[in-house]
Amino acid sequence: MSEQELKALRVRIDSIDEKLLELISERARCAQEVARVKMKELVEGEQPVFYRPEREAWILKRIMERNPGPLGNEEMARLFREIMSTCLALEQPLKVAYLGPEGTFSQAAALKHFGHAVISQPMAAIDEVFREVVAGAVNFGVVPVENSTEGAVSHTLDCFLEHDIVICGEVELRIHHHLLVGDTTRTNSITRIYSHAQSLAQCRKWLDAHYPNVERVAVSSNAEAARRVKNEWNSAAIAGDMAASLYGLTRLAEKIEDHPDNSTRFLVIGNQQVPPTGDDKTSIIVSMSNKPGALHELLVPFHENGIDLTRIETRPSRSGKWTYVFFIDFMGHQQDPLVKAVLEKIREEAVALKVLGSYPRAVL
Ligand SMILES: O=C(O)C(=O)C[C@]1(C(=O)O)C=C[C@@H](O)C=C1
Repeated sequence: MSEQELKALRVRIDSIDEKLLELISERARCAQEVARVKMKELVEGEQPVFYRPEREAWILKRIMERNPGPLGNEEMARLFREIMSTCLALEQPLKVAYLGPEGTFSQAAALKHFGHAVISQPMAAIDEVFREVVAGAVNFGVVPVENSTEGAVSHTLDCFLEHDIVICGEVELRIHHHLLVGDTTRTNSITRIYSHAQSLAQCRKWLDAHYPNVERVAVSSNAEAARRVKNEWNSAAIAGDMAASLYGLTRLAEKIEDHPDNSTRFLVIGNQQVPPTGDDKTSIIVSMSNKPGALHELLVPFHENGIDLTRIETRPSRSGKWTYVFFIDFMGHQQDPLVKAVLEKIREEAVALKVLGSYPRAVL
């Protein structure tokens, strides 16, 4: 390409950027107006609701449907995700708690869902994420709930039994693990590999094949594994991209997870109910009496009303009341007439029913 052509294209890019700049600023001013209207319409004692997950899901879906290319739908939606995130920060800077430390997949999930304009706050344990949300110290929390290879995160499920909290959204994150080393690591003398127990399990076959005699040490998070490697010449860590860049580590081997479609589902927890979008999920906890056929009885209303179950999990109960506890996710919103009918039927049969929330299905 000649210098002349390049110059002309750059002039065009500059002029497009100017238009983008004006349009993005106009959008941001609009968001400020939205905030003003929301404040104006408050009745006494009411708190304004700035973050509207149902509206965000609708916008992102529409962008993906109308995307003319050549950028892919996900890439385009990610750009709009960030524009909305910064617009929302003008209305209200959101505080979001996640399972820390910095660099964990939970943080990556929080930023994927809310965009980078939120204030993300690392917590030492899943239970702390719940407590911060309940106490109102943060607006939302992001907690892992299931992994496609390793199954349910039982600690998160137990927290739902203990806390009164609303599920406001879900995030799906593809989990890629890398074997990471520091500048001073002697790669031929690795005697120890650190990672979170779940990640070690997700890379079990790869480790058996490549590092059969190396000690595997489970630590509290992948980011903690990456942090330790920084100071030890004989160890490596299994962790993801965020932890690698946070601690300046190099990838000795990439994407070492045993299942290439390894992904983790996270839930967004908060204190606000989310209106329907037309493409929603609902999560409930049900306890049935300890009698034969109880699970069958519980599932029949879903089948009869043609409602798709997306997940069912059983946990031991914590009290006499919660004899058998089932965590159930299904398609639909609690305001849909069919879902209402199912919930009423279950309420009649169950020892207890707790609706954890209805929320838009993950868009990104
Ligand atoms: O539509 C609203 O209620 C807004 O506040 C605007 C906006 C946006 O930028 O489009 C910002 C934040 C909300 O979470 C949803 C949408």
